[in-house]
Amino acid sequence: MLRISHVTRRFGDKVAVDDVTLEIPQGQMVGIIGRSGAGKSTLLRMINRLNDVSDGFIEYSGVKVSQLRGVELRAWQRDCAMIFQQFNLVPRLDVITNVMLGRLNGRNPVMNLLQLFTAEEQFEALKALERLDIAQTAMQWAQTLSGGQQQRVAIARALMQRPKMILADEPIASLDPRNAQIVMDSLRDINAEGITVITNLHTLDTARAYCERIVGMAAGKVVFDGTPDELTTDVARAIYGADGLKEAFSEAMTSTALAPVTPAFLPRTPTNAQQAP
Ligand SMILES: Nc1ncnc2c1ncn2[C@@H]1O[C@H](COP(=O)(O)OP(=O)(O)OP(=O)(O)O)[C@@H](O)[C@H]1O
Repeated sequence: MLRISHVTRRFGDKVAVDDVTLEIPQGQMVGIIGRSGAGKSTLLRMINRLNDVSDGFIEYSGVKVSQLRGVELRAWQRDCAMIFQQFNLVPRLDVITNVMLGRLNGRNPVMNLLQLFTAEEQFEALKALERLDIAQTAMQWAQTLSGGQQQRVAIARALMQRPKMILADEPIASLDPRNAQIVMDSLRDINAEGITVITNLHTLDTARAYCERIVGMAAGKVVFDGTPDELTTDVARAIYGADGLKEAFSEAMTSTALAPVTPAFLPRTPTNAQQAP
């Protein structure tokens, strides 16, 4: 269970996240939606500790992760892998090395310096690439791949961390619909294995199609927390505002209007999570 308790984050006078409280059971797939500047990225970054909280705390399985330091903090950052809109790969490194970099945090620093990876690590990286259907790109420089392929490499790198949770910050915002769908399908499949996925999404349709729980943010606050069915037009208006609502829907009609390849969303309890495709 991830507990976010009365968390606030200020940047100077600006309150980016304002007294947010959420409890996210292990294995949930959660979409966070809201207008630009609503505080979605800051919330994810505080979970992973790329940003610290100003007030409140974040707890995972009883451990206050918002207060961790040193080795324990690095272990937590390994447990909650993060993927970004811009993929954040090393462009002039081959794909398989990029994936193996996911294992760096927690390895012998000397091995890191020499960039030596064990046979087991190489095998695991290849398996992760195979799983994302891009093993054939293993020896290419990352920068030669399409955006969709690069995001899949980033997901493979995240899997190398053997995470308990994947935090995805607008993972499909730079992708065409086909690649966006492949990436969202991959996240959904990973989630079906019991890994919590929390993803920021710009558009309603994608959140509705893939997430069993949707959290709506506006001006740093959680203004909605419910199922796709509960996300009515009135609620969407509260999240996006009247102007933003139009934008949210029109965007959904263009770049990221998606439907999952396999039947939409399956409500996940610990039991059916294991049965999900
Ligand atoms: N490092 C920072 N320094 C100052 N202000 C920041 C910083 N990071 C975020 N903010 C501000 O906090 C608010 C929330 O930003 P955040 O990036 O979390 O929103 P968002 O919902 O993720 O938006 P987007 O969808 O555009 O990424 C914004 O007003 C932003 O300008």
